[in-house]
Amino acid sequence: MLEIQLNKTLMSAQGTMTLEVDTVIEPGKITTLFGESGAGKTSVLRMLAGLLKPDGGNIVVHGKVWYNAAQKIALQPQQRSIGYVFQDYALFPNMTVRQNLEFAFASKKIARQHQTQIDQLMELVALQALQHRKPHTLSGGQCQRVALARALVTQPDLLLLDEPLSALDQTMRQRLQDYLLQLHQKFSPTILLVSHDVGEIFKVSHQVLVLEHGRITQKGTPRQVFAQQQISGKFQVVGKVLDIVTEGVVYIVSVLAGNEVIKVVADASDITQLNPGDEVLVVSKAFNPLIKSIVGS
Ligand SMILES: Nc1ncnc2c1ncn2[C@@H]1O[C@H](COP(=O)(O)OP(=O)(O)OP(=O)(O)O)[C@@H](O)[C@H]1O
Repeated sequence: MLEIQLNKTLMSAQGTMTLEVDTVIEPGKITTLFGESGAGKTSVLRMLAGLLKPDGGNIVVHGKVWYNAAQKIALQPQQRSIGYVFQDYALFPNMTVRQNLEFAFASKKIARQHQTQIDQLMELVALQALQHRKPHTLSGGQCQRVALARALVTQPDLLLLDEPLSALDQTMRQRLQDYLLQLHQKFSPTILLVSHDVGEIFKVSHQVLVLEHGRITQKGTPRQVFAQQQISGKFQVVGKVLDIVTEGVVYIVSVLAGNEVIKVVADASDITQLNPGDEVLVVSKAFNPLIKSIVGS
């Protein structure tokens, strides 16, 4: 169990903002921090990692106090059992893929004792063929797989993922989400993920924390947080707007949901805030969906 109580005055472009977070994160689950730019998501991760000093609060991870303002306890980043993956992967450029993983251990000796674990992780994220290559010879998706494997190789108590997939194209992103789920199934790490992508959140996370202006305003499963916001429908699906075209007096919005394109008729007021690329919820109230087996047909 992760107990987090943090407060910190942050300096935003609009003046000061007080970040006040008080929550509990379930162990062995993937929890997503969701919120607008500037809400304080990265600051929460950096405080957990010991890279940003809170003004006050308490961090207890699996019973161990990492930070307690009143008792003046503040473990150094290297004393906290964490893996941290950033958007820009931050691999060591002068090291091979394998050396990048080995370097996560405190010493070469300890790395040598964990060769099986390194091999197992590289196999899981399909990196074996690339293990002697340097990062500059790899694609963005391959680099991010190395970063994920490196963050997990020491089996940290907490894995912090700050929009790790946002720089990748959609296909690569979906593949990386699958790798993340496979890694989670195998090792069950406690993960705190920052993501803006609602589809991604539905796919990978068990719990969502919505952060607004430094405060958690909602907490629940992705379905509780996104799918039941004032709309109740018989049928709901999350997708991404591909395009919006006019057809007479109405608009046709094409939405990609999984591998299917759904066309939705909308009027002018529906589309005022919609743009291609937006994550949307398609809801239908009026019809009864039919179900048909696709196995053996
Ligand atoms: N060390 C710091 N001291 C004071 N203020 C900071 C510090 N680091 C960041 N801030 C401010 O805190 C606010 C929140 O920043 P943060 O990066 O945590 O937001 P975010 O939700 O992660 O945003 P984004 O989605 O754009 O990455 C910003 O206005 C930022 O300028």
